[in-house]
Amino acid sequence: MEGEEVWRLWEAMRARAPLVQCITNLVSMDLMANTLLAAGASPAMAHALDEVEDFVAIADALLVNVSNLSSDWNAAKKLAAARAVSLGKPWVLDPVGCGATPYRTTACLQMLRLRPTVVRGNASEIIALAAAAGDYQRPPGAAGGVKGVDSTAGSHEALAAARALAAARGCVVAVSGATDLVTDGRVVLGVDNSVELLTRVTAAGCALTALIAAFLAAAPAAGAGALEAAAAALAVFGVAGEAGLAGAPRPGPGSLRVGLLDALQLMGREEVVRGARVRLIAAGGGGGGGGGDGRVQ
Ligand SMILES: Nc1ncnc2c1ncn2[C@@H]1O[C@H](COP(=O)(O)OP(=O)(O)OP(=O)(O)O)[C@@H](O)[C@H]1O
Ligand SMILES: Cc1ncsc1CCO
Ligand SMILES: [Mg+2]
Repeated sequence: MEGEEVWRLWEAMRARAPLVQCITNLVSMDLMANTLLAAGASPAMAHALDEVEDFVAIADALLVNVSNLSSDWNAAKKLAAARAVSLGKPWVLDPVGCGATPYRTTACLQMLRLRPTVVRGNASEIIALAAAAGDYQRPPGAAGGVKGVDSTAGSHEALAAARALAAARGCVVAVSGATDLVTDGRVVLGVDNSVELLTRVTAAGCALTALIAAFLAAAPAAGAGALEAAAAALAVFGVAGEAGLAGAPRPGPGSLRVGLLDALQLMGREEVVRGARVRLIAAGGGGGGGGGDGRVQ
């Protein structure tokens, strides 16, 4: 995917300025809402059990982050996702900390069964989710288990799990890491704009997932599918991270957080077209999904 295409999809998203309903954990709300606003979408943190279904009806896309696991929040997430599917609206699942505890893994599986358009997680989360769903068999003795909400695996280690999950569930799966990966189970794209220091900014991944939801809302009008929309969102977020770090007064997580938001607001066509690095890792021809012919680096 060329940088021009990334810019075109971002412009389409900004033109639509989609209302993105976010059901997310308390840690991520601030960065997520600010990321969506700076990038050109309208965030709304709406999770009340009695309201969520009506809110989905007015939203353009839905983000469900599992990491508030209280009973009423879990019920709200399910109602909202089911409503999004019934209304044909895109919804994105962030399986935060999947694999950390049995309760959390079950909650993620319940959401997966509600047919998300895109699942975005870190490598450990995607491996744990695909394995728990029975779509992928973890190699015996494999490391890379989740450490709370943090990954201990590299994105390339989650490629087979991501492809298997996407193929089995008919969704797109994105894995954040040194190279961000996105796959529909056949085609695999890699985005090489990752900024390692973003792993030190809490909820950077959560915010990234919400940005994918915003891009999905505008994708049909732009003639793009979920795979391209997710790749464009990953690239925009990555390029903004790079620009934010380059312009930061100090190379620390606090300045990066501010710089990321500023770049999402201020970046122009030139920076995006020149900076976006999206490459084809596997073309996906001639075989079922879930294969492992793609290589990262
Ligand atoms: N090893 C790495 N090297 C470079 N960049 C990385 C690396 N791992 C993650 N990133 C980048 O950090 C950002 C957040 O991804 P991360 O994998 O930390 O998500 P996450 O674990 O879900 O985060 P959170 O739970 O805090 O929201 C992404 O933009 C990603 O590209
Ligand atoms: C730190 C933390 N704990 C639960 S969710 C969250 C934000 C990053 O996923
Ligand atoms: Mg996460």
